Amino acid sequence: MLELQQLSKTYATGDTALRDVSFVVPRGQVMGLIGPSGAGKSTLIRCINRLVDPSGGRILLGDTDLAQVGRSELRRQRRRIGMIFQEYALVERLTVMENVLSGRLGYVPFWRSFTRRFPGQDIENAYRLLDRVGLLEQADKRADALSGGQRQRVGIARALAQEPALLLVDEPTASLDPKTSRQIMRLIIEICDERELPAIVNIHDVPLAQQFMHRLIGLRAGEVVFDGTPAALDEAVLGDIYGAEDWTAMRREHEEDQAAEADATRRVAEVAR
Ligand SMILES: Nc1ncnc2c1ncn2[C@@H]1O[C@H](COP(=O)(O)OP(=O)(O)OP(=O)(O)O)[C@@H](O)[C@H]1O
Repeated sequence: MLELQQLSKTYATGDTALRDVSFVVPRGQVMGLIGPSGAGKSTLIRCINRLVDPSGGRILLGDTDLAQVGRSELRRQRRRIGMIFQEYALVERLTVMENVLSGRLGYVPFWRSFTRRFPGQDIENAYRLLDRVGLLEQADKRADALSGGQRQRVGIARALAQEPALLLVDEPTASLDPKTSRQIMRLIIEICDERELPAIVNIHDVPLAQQFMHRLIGLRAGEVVFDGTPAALDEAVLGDIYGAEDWTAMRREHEEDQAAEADATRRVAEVAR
C-alpha cells in the first residue's frame, strides 16, 4: 500500500507544484493521475521515487517514509519501485533478455552487474516474465528490432523483475497507436491484479484512463480536485479539472481521432477483402 500524507513541493524557483496532496493507493489498485499540463503529475511521481525532494509531507510505502530516507537507504527503497516509461528507456543494443535482467541490477553485487552474470534464479524468473508479457520467442532479439508495443512489454517485464511493491507508470502509451495502447493498458491492469500491486499511472488520454483505470485522481495547480471512479468523472468534473474550454477542445480532438481510427480500420478491412 502507498499512502501520501500532505505531500507538498515548492521548487527553488518559488513554483509550488504540489499542495497538501493526500491519498491511499491500496494493493492491486491502478490509479490514473490526470490533469492539465503543469498540474503537478510528473512532480508527484518524481517525489515518490525521490528524483525530486518533497518540501513537506509523508510518502509511506508500507512502513517506510520515502520522504525521510537517506541516500544509502534510498538505493534499497528504489528497488521496491518499478518504473515504466513513455519512451521505454531500454538499452537498444542489448537483447530483450538482458534488458529484463537489468531490472535485477539493484540486487546483484557490482562485479556481477559489470560482467552481466546473473544468478540462475534471476534468469529463470526473467524467462517467466517474458512469457507472461508474450515475448518469450523474442528473448534473444536486440531491443532495437522490436515494435513500440513489444518494447513497452519489455519495459513492463523489466519493472517486474525488480519484484516491486509499487509501480509508477509515466505515460506508458503516449508513443503507441490506439489499439496497442489498449493492449498495454490491459496488460498493466491484469499484472497489478495478479500481483496485488498498487500502481500510479500518469496519463494524458482521458478516455483511455476512463476505460481502464480502477480509480482516477484529478490534479489542478498542484491540488487534488477529483478522487473517484471513472464513472463519477462526468463532463462537469472534467471541465473543473481542465477548464471548460480546454476540455471541450480535448473532447473534440478525441472524437476526430476516433473517427480517423474507425476509417483506417474500415479501409484495412476493405483491402483485406
Ligand atoms: N525543475 C523544476 N523547477 C522549477 N519548476 C518546476 C520544475 N519542474 C516542474 N516545475 C513547475 O512545477 C509545476 C508542475 O509541473 P509538472 O511538470 O509536475 O506538471 P505536469 O502535470 O507533469 O505537466 P505535464 O503534463 O506538462 O508534464 C509547473 O508549474 C512547472 O513549471
